[in-house]
Amino acid sequence: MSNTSDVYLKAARYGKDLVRIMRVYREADKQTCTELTVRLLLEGAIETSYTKADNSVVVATDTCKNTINILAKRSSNVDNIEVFGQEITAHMLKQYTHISSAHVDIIKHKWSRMIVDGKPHPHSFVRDGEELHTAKITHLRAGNSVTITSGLKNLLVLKTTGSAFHGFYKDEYTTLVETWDRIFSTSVDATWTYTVRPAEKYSAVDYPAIYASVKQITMDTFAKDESASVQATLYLMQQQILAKYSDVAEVSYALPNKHYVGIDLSKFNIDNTGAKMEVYHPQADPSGK
Ligand SMILES: O=c1[nH]c(=O)c2[nH]c(=O)[nH]c2[nH]1
Repeated sequence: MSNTSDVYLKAARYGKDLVRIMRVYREADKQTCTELTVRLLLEGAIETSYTKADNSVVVATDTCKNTINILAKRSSNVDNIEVFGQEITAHMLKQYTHISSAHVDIIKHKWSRMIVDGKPHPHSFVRDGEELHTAKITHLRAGNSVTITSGLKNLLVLKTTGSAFHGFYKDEYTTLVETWDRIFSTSVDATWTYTVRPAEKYSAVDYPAIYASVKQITMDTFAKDESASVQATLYLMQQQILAKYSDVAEVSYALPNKHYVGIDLSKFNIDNTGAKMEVYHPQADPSGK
């Protein structure tokens, strides 16, 4: 058994998770809204709260939640989540000098303006897709440096042709039949990290435009590529993003291969194979990854 004197605190981080906000901006002729889920975690000279039950160093997580709400009220554009996240981290570092880094994760839920009578409605919105825009902001007091990772999650796509998978490694464990034409479906989970820099230099980046462009590049490439594999298609997406945006230092994609398997109808003397494959079973699991 180890002696308690051998035990030490290696790292500590705490804060508030699942802070939910709906922010409405009212103009004379139209209103806008943004729904967010926010996590704010702090690091710094907080060890004694763990090791000595010393709460004097603890900014209550309830205070973290209040701060997010107040900053959402003060912010002129919470919809730009990469910037709003920095407003939160910058505030925490300024307000609490014993805090050395602030970590914010924001999920933006989708609300799109409704089209009513052929026109954008001034104050009604619809959830027209499950995809999420995410932002992770890591703000260090040292060097006032900020790392921002944006994300696009849960974008569900499917194509009924233009996807093959053959030439793969075969041995006595292989049963998969090569295919030159299959359904390709995936739920896109992409993240991209901006070049690290001092906080004030970040306001120059057009985050909403890059998010929209990543989504468009993802869909264009998915639709147009004669896919040899999920691996090859996602690499094409990444190359284009890195080529287009010098502010983006790194791109990561996770694409589950949501398998659709042709149903065997041969017992009924019905050909549902090869070019005649028209009825599939969407498989819940497993999925390639
Ligand atoms: O695009 C694919 N990549 C794989 O690695 C793989 N493995 C598999 O069984 N099917 C597929 N499809």
